[in-house]
Amino acid sequence: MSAQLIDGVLLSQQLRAEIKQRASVLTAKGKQPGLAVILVGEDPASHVYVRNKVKACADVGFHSILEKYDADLTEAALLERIASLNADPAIHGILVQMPLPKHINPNKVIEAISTTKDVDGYSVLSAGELMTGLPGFRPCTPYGCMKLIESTGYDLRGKHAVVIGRSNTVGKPMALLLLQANASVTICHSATPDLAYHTRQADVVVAAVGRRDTLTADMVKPGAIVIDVGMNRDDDGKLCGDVDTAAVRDVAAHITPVPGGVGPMTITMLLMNTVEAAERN
Ligand SMILES: Nc1nc(=O)c2c([nH]1)NC[C@@H]1CN(c3ccc(C(=O)N[C@@H](CCC(=O)O)C(=O)O)cc3)C=[N+]21
Repeated sequence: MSAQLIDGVLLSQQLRAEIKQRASVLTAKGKQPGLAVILVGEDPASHVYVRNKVKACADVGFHSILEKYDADLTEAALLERIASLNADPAIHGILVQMPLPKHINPNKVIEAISTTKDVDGYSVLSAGELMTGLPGFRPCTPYGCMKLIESTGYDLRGKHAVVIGRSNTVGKPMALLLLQANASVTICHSATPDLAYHTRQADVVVAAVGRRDTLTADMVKPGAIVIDVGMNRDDDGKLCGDVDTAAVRDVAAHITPVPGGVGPMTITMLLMNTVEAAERN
């Protein structure tokens, strides 16, 4: 058997066409969706990501602003900038690219963003809304993973999903979204003694660790769905995920590639949250 690749670029194109349509309706009413992206410091990967986000905004007809600051920007200055974007009627979503320099407290920054503009879904309120099943902004990466699973036509009800990783941005919200879709969910992490014991029983595996070859073919149940959230470099400097994709393809039924899987969907769900923010306000 060879797993079908779940194409995150194709699914993104389809969803972005729908987002573009919704944006044009708003623009016609004088309310063009607007996203502000703030980048602090010189991390080269972050520069690539924010450029992709701003380009994606243009593609779907959003207004966007990109603000880049040197790594020595003070926390107070950043908080002040966020306060003025909170009050800016042309801006419906605010994204502060992570990670931030050490002297800036990310929690303070996240909580400074108006909850109506928290399109990353990183705030304590958004996390609480997700946990209680209230409407709100879902974190873009796990939200995109759910869309990738849905696109296969798979019904998660009663299935066993294993999430590897417990970050606030991916692992934890991913588990809650799977639970909301009526899966039985196991969260594994660095202190799990026998990871393979869990993943071998999984109908769905989401790997979000940040270490390549975390999930190998012997760890996967035949016919499983595998979602690869990893963003790593192999020995040749090529982008690769957390999954040994070439080998796992012989076992799984569906698998997301890296690049071209979860990454583009993360940006698509950011656009989705932003158009929704504009529709709501
Ligand atoms: N406040 C905040 N929100 C984020 O959503 C956020 C963040 N900070 N910090 C960093 C991570 C990472 N992230 C990615 C988004 C898209 C790709 C992406 O488009 N990846 C392409 C490949 C890009 C390449 O070639 O390097 C792909 O997988 O096909 C990757 C990574 C968003 N993040």
